[in-house]
Amino acid sequence: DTGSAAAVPIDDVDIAYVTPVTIGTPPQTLQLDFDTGSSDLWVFSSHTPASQVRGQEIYSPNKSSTAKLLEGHTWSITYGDGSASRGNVYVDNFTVGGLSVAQQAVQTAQQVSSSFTSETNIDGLLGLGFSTLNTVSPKSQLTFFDNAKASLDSPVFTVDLKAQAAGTYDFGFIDKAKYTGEITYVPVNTNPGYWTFTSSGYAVGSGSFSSQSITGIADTGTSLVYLPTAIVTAYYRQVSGATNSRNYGGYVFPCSSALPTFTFGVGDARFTIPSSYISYSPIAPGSSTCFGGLQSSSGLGINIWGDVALKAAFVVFNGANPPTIGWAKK
Ligand SMILES: Cc1c(C=O)c(-c2nnc3c4c(C[n+]5cc6c(C)n(C)c(C)c6c(Cl)n5)n(C)c(C)c4cnn23)c(C)n1C
Repeated sequence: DTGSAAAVPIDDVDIAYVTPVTIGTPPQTLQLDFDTGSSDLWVFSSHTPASQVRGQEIYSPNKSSTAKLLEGHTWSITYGDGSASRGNVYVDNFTVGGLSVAQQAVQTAQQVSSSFTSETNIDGLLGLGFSTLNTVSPKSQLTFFDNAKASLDSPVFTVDLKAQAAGTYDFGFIDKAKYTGEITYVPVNTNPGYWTFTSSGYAVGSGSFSSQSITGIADTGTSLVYLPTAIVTAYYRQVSGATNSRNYGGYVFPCSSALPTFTFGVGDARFTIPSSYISYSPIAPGSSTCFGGLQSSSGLGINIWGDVALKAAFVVFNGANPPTIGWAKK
């Protein structure tokens, strides 16, 4: 089996991407944020209080003849930006881009935090991290990928995110038309459950490449890139007027400033993030102060290669044993 579905930016700065999925019988279509940084599949639902729903599509298990309540099971999750949701659990038919799983655990929200309510074009999240991170209790559930893996032609999914254009999530195959040159595979540490790998170093603009290990997670659910402070200060030193603003919670700079590119290594391969991805967005509509797409990871306890970096590559999440992650130019 294989599957392929579009990853569509939800706004004009690629702050997040959504992918259509169908749940139940007859099929109910929702737009979910595929997130390699978590492992819960949860949706806005008929159990979500109306006061917390602002235009999102909802999943109604009572309208699906194949839905079954997972008695006594609950879930509760908090994300890196402090957003949170919790609820109960059904199993139902679940399809992504032609790839179906018969008894997928679908976590229905009974409570979502205000940032989810305000993110009107995200109907839920589909976790693509390792199932060890799943929060369902008393029995944790498998991700869509883990459920589908045995039936896939190859135990992989690939991520091709694009700037201001629809990219794809492919399951079970590697599409040679989506990348150029070779794919560089490196080991993955699955503890505690992220796609954790080690980058071989970085360069700012046309500067020399600094070979150093940068261990971090490949996270499609995070908008920006969060790296060690030393690297981030070295980058913004090249940007006139850049400051690390407590007020805005990170590095900001005049939108008119010229930004260098940022290159990161994976093994011997080098990936360059264009300046345009790092000149992320005005801090408010029409403002001449811009927020950086590269921010410090100090205080997070983890480095995060989010969408700003993933957009610059074609990435293979190889779920074989042992798992590896592959990066290619495109
Ligand atoms: C340690 C960490 C993160 C780890 O993940 C993280 C982060 N970065 N983007 C996102 C997230 C997103 C992507 N996302 C970010 C958005 C921001 C910053 N804003 C203003 C809006 C309107 C957003 C939307 Cl709609 N979508 N989503 C949907 C969720 C549930 C996220 C959770 N955390 N998150 C932050 C900001 N930090 C500090």
